[in-house]
Amino acid sequence: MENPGDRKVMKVLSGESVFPPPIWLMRQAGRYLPEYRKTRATAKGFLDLCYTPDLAVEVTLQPIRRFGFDAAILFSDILVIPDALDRNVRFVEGTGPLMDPISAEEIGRLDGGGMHAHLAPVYETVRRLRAELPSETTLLGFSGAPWTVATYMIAGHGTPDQAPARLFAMQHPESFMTLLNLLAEMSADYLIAQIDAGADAVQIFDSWAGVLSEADFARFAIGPMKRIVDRIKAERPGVPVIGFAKGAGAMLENYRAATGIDCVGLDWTVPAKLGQKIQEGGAVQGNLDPLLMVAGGAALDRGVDTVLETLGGGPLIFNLGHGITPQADPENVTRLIKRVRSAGNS
Ligand SMILES: Cc1c2[nH]c(c1CCC(=O)O)Cc1[nH]c(c(CCC(=O)O)c1C)Cc1[nH]c(c(CCC(=O)O)c1C)Cc1[nH]c(c(C)c1CCC(=O)O)C2
Repeated sequence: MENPGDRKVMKVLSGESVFPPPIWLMRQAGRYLPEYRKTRATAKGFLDLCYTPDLAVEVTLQPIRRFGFDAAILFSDILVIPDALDRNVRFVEGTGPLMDPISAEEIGRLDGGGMHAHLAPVYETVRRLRAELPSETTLLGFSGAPWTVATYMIAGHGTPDQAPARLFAMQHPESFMTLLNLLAEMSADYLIAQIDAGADAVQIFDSWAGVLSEADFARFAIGPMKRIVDRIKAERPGVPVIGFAKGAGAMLENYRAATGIDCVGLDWTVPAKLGQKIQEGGAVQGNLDPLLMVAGGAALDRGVDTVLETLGGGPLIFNLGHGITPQADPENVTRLIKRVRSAGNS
């Protein structure tokens, strides 16, 4: 029988402390898994993988079957929103994502009206996933945060410091806010549609929050995030939201209160004391250095123990501090899960 009450990730998201903590890994479906590479090779391209429910369901389930994670994350990408806006999004092997860089004039002409039709296969994937997943496994939907998605739309590709988007925001402040507001409304619509299709909770990835000044973090990261969370809380009350503002450092202290999110994602650079302070307000998620999944061995064990000692006393969803990398060894994931799940048994 379906008993969503058994979903440990949901318990933590409601503020309960569960020990050993539930665990999943950001980017848990991906190139470090041979079965992913095999399925990926059958798709015409990466977006084709995202928009073919048979394939997207399969790659979402692969890490659940292999490792028994406590949560599955929908297989898709944050850049399906610019794709739905006709920005000519491509994923080029070895180069990362590319799209047509947007101008201030073009921002005024963007039209998100076709989004739900374009993303219907993603909603179908969510529906099938909820039906196929074990009842104790939480299903997470996700989107990118407006700032992070905008950095790709403005540069047309990934950059190390997001200089193109920061400069654009200085030179075209009104167009830039128009873009962030549009992305916030579309992201809210997109996440609500994922919730209606069966997502139990959603995560919003602000992977490039760490390059912003304090004033810009308030305007470009917190403002749009709050706008999305306000809509979810008003329109789908009770559905938890995880916010992950990578690299935001001391600005994370106020992030939960300022945005209304239920759980604060912590990257691996967040100091223990700050993490604990944030956890006084509710759930946190993180924050093992993802490179430990390449290194393995005693270094991995020590890293796991440190996260558990630091954050294991409160509401914690064990995760990495950012996505797992293609170089990771699946054996190290097995070792990680075993160590987390046997914690407290000695
Ligand atoms: C910034 C960002 C993107 N995408 C995402 C983010 C935020 C998280 C983060 O910071 O890592 C989020 C994302 N991307 C993907 C997922 C799927 C679900 C999961 O986590 O398992 C999720 C949640 C699949 C993917 N998205 C991508 C892949 C690899 C593409 C392939 O298989 O060829 C996967 C599995 C491609 C992608 N997509 C993106 C980039 C920069 C790249 C290229 C870099 C890379 O290759 O890792 C944009």
